[in-house]
Amino acid sequence: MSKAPVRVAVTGAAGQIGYSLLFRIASGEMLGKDQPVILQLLDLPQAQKAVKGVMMELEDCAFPLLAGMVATDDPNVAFKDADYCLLVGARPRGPGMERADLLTANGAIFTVQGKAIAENANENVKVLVVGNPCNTNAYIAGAAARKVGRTNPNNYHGMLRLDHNRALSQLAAKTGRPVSSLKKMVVWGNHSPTMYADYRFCTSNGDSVKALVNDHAWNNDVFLPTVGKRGAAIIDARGLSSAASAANAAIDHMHDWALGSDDWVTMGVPSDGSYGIPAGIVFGVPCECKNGEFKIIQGLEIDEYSREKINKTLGELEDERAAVADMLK
Ligand SMILES: NC(=O)c1ccc[n+]([C@@H]2O[C@H](COP(=O)([O-])OP(=O)(O)OC[C@H]3O[C@@H](n4cnc5c(N)ncnc54)[C@H](O)[C@@H]3O)[C@@H](O)[C@H]2O)c1
Ligand SMILES: O=C(O)C[C@H](O)C(=O)O
Repeated sequence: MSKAPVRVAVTGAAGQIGYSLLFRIASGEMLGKDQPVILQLLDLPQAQKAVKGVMMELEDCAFPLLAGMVATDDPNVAFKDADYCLLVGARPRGPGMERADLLTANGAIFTVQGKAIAENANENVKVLVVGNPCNTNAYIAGAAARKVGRTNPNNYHGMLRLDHNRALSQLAAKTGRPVSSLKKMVVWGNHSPTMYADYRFCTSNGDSVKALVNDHAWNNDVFLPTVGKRGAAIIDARGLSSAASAANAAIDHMHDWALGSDDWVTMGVPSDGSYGIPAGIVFGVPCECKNGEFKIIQGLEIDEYSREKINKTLGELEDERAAVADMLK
């Protein structure tokens, strides 16, 4: 007996991340090789022809799991009965910009879309905000949804998984250990250069990664800035912001949330008040996923160095929250 299709809404379907994302969703990489999907694609009116082109290519792949497609510029149509929403549609930054510079332009997108999701999607919808600045945009979408009710405000996430994956690859290179051996990594806070990639709990085949590295100067002066500024480094190298690696991270986030994680994963979730993070702030924290639910790993020791790093990225998110307060009235 094959499974009934689930509805996956993707915004920014005509964009570069969308182009790296949609084919992998349709092939089963996000929700499993036994889960049929219906893609509900949202983009701006002027991008609808380009969306149709992407749909033509999706058709031409003859994906067995692709049970249907909808293209629209209407959020109410895009999010109708959606089980999963990937909110990618937003302006990317260019060289010399910080992600927070996008807040005014992109923030307004997420009040509209958070409301539309809450009014139209499945009550158990899982929402991942990729559009930057993704933490505060997820906060905006969740706040708009909370006004409507129906959906779970804790299910409006910001994507920190690209940072998590970047940290793992940097540690694999430093230690010479396979990236698959690295467990218990976390990137705390904001998807910005203030993020705190915390390797204190990370292990490789039972060995402490911190002990394998044994170099706090490398951690502070190389590892943290390399991970924190990787987005800008890619823009400098490509002339465009990351796309395939971002799509991969979105696949990872939703896959693990839907099907379970076998390790800690970093998710940008509304804080439950733990670790001194004010409730509601969308903050990168270590999570485990099981049976379609995520759970914040509790009780981790936060030493003085880590508290300073966490406070810095928290302060930035509190400033961003204050900057959008009028948007949420
Ligand atoms: N969180 C992360 O780790 C991460 C990683 C990479 C990129 N990003 C962000 O993802 C976003 C998209 O990046 P991209 O490279 O795909 O950009 P892009 O410019 O290639 O594509 C953006 C797409 O979104 C569409 N769009 C704009 N406003 C929309 C709206 N209101 N509704 C629906 N669609 C809309 C555009 O028409 C375009 O097709 C950017 O904000 C970028 O900064 C985040
Ligand atoms: O850096 C950017 O603007 C794109 C994205 O957030 C990234 O981290 O690659």
